[in-house]
Amino acid sequence: MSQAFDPRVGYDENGVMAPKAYDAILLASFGGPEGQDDVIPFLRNVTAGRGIPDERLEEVSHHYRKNGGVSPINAQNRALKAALEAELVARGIDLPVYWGNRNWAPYIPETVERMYAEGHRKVLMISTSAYSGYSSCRQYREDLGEALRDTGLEGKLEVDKVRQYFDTPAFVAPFMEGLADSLAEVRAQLAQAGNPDGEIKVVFVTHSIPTSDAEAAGPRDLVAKLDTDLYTAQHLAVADAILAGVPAAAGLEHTLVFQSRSGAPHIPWLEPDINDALEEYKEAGVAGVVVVPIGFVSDHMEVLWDLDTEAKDTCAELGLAFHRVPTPGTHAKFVSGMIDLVSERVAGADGNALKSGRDSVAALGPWFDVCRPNCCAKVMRDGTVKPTIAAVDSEVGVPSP
Ligand SMILES: CC1=C(CCC(=O)O)c2cc3nc(cc4[nH]c(cc5[nH]c(cc1n2)c(C)c5CCC(=O)O)c(CCC(=O)O)c4C)C(CCC(=O)O)=C3C
Ligand SMILES: [Fe+2]
Repeated sequence: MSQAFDPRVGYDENGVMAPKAYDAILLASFGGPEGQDDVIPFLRNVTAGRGIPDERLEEVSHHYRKNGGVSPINAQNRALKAALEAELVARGIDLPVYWGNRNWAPYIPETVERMYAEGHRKVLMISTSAYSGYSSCRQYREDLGEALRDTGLEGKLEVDKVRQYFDTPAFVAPFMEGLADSLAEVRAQLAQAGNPDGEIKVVFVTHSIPTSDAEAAGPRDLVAKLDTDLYTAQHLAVADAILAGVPAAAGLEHTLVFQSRSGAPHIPWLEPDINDALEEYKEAGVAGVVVVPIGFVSDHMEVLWDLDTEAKDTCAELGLAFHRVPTPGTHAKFVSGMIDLVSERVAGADGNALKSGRDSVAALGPWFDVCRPNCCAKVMRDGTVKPTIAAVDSEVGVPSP
């Protein structure tokens, strides 16, 4: 492919951005509470601007409350940051990693201020979210856009973002290993129960989102070619890629279901919920399930509560064997692949990217670096669309990958 970077915008006709001399990496994540006193302030941050009363927030806080008010997400991100730093050192890439969250300390605005104060001017962001969509992609870009505006750093600190990485071997490979292990585990459980040939179903699960968000995800010309919404299509592509790498799963039935629905009951979200689906599988004669949490890069509260607690309990009640595949976390292949994404973008001494090629093992990939105007946009209550990080909403249209 010819690398014709339009000098007006700095990216080519495929939405691939020209390599740049980035001087720091920003690991951007959701953030979570670290004690009982943090829980309500954290939930106020997540639901900011929607005026949800504290009593209602208390109702959705039970999973945090039961875990001492602590979400595992911050510890996971500290570990990921350390692993990314070690991988950079091992590859001789001299870039510091900063960490900033959307909803809890260290917050993104204070992190970008610190990066600027410490002399950084060109930042490459990795978010802990692999797919396209408002919550998983655009909201990160908006929060960076607002942070730069609010700190007065707009035009002074450049922040770009690595491409969404659902399709990469980095994201998919850890799930392949986990699926093979969990299948063996469920087989052993069934053998123990005297049902060694019982039917096993592979249950891929992701975060449900409002159907309106799912329908708004991605560029219109690409979405028009799909037979589902883009969010669902990307997850189905990941499921197929994982299955293709696990011979032991050949011939097993598989499915994509959803978890962690929230919000008002009258607003439609993607379905079926995992717990409803499990009941149906039981009725259809399934003996055990392997749950593959492809919606998350690490063990968030949603994984520990909605899957390891609720879905596991549902299986116990129904008499279904259950095992949950690990999330990528700090798996060596995941960490190394995140630095591959950085290496695709960072200019070396010769001006070329440190790594050529864009690894991709799932349909719909590789994703683009630069989003089309209003990609995954959500119109706010006041009728406006929020700003996103500089140079990311393109001025000229780029075609689908
Ligand atoms: C797609 C998606 C991801 C994956 C992409 C990504 O990783 O970014 C994600 C991640 C996460 N969501 C998280 C927590 C919450 N999400 C909420 C609410 C919502 N999520 C939504 C979607 C997603 N969410 C949506 C459409 C809503 C409702 C509207 C809204 O409120 O925007 C609420 C509000 C209370 C409630 O309604 O339950 C909470 C507390 C945590 C932290 C977990 C921890 O602490 O370990 C993480 C990683
Ligand atoms: Fe969420």
